[in-house]
Amino acid sequence: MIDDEEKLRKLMARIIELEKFQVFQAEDATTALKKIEQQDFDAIICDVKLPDANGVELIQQIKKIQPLTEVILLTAYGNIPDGVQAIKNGAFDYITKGDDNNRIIPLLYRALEKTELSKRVTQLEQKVEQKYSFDNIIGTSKVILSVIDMSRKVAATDTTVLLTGETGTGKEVFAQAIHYGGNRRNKSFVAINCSAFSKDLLESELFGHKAGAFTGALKDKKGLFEEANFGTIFLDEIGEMPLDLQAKILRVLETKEFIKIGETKPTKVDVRIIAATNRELDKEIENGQFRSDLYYRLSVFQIALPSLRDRVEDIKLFVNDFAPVFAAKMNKRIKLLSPEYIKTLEQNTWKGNIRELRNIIERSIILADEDVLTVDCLPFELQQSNISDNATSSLSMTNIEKAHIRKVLNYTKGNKAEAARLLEISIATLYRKVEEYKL
Ligand SMILES: Nc1ncnc2c1ncn2[C@@H]1O[C@H](COP(=O)(O)OP(=O)(O)OP(=O)(O)O)[C@@H](O)[C@H]1O
Repeated sequence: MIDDEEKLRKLMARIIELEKFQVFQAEDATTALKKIEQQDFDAIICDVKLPDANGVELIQQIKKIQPLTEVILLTAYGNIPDGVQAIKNGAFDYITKGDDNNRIIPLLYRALEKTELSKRVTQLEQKVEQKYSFDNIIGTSKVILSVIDMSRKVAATDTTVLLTGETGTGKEVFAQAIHYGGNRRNKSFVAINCSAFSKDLLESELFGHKAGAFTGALKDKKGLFEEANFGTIFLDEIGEMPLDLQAKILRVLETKEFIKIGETKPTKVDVRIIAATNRELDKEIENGQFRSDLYYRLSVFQIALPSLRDRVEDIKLFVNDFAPVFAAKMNKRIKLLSPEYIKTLEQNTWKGNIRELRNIIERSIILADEDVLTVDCLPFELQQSNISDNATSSLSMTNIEKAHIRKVLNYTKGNKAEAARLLEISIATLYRKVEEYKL
């Protein structure tokens, strides 16, 4: 409570204290600012006429120190311009000094509500930023470190980025890290998968439409470019975008404007574009499926994400990161990973890359009977691919028999009598083979 009129200040403080708030009183701006530097306040009530400052101007100084704190200005009777200027300077509201005492408590509660909300939003923003930061991207292989380094550098700019790479290599993960690592982090990140919509729907999703622009367009609709204003739009699978929409994206890149469906004048936007594709766009250009001019605009800064095959040394890191998460979800405790389990994963070809690896790990945890992840928890094809990828010796009858028995035992959850029945061999033979193959 900043006011040099002692009597009134004390009266106001008393009213507020009756609501169980703690009030700090200051008779001038200097004392108040000193205190504000030292301590967080949830709300500040400030007189307009102070011995060493003007309250309207003081608001900006207070906001600089504590941006989330709400300020209520006490104005002289009938001085509306002061109140208006106070709000322009960031005040929550203003009241007439002495006259509006009964308004102060409800106003204070509303101001506190806003302060609390702003604090929660800031906390959530920080959490999101942390979640999608480069620090959370898993991998220490040389290839991924160089991709992270490149992405960090481009994040700080406004440059358009094209992310290429097979499905599941983390293109969206990188798009988010680039957004949250840049200056637009507190604005929207909007993602759209261009392959998931028909041409007309995609256009309406991206650019929006006017009411009545087509049957079913009952109301005006904002498009994602508008939603992403001052932020970033992530155009996933841009290789699937129809040619005439490609032309419209090129226009946004070149002029920063677009025309909504059913509209005649253009809408201006300030949006960073990050696009991704798992297609080879130069081939798509040759086939007439992709516009070369758009490709050149998009590929100003191209980042090629490596496939999991090209960063085998990261597989163990992924397992160590994903396994505890899934285990906790299923109330299991996985203490060990058998070396053979990791080796089998490292030998797989991973067409679905990290997404596929994640699914396989989840499945392994479901199947794990004990606290160790073993090869038995892997799908049979993986165990098999390990065999066939190995060497020609792996194609021997012995290896195939071993893999087959393992699969059946897996299916019967280790029940040997049941496995022997399915294999159409005697239980004694099965025991002998289990012993021989160390299954
Ligand atoms: N480096 C990483 N660290 C942790 N998780 C990752 C990493 N890269 C990818 N993932 C995870 O892998 C999965 C696939 O990633 P993402 O969706 O980003 O791939 P994508 O290349 O965009 O795939 P698509 O081309 O199919 O859209 C997600 O579950 C993601 O969280």
